[in-house]
Amino acid sequence: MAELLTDDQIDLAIRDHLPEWKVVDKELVRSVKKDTFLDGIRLVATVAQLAESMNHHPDIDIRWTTITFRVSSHDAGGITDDDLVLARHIDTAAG
Ligand SMILES: C[C@H](O)[C@H](O)[C@H]1CNC2=NC(N)=NC(=O)C2=N1
Repeated sequence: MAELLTDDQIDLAIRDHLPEWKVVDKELVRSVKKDTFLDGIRLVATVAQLAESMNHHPDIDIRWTTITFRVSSHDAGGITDDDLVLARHIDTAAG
């Protein structure tokens, strides 16, 4: 199981690599606004494939054209490197 990151490590990672994300209740959170509902669903499908390949899965909230991703390491009870990697993949998929 990946090690929990410190608040400073997380803040630096967000500052340097994940500016679209914020920390809420020990989770990385980002919302993505797409042009259409189906564009959002396609994004969810792409992220689902990535998550399955990593065996590391985000919580996903779908509200019309806004998709919100919440990423944390449930087994570790907080944010680990696995979450930073998944967040970067989500950013790439989101365009
Ligand atoms: C058994 C399975 O490998 C684990 O439950 C995986 C599945 N996907 C996961 N996803 C996330 N975000 N955190 C986990 O701890 C986790 N654990």
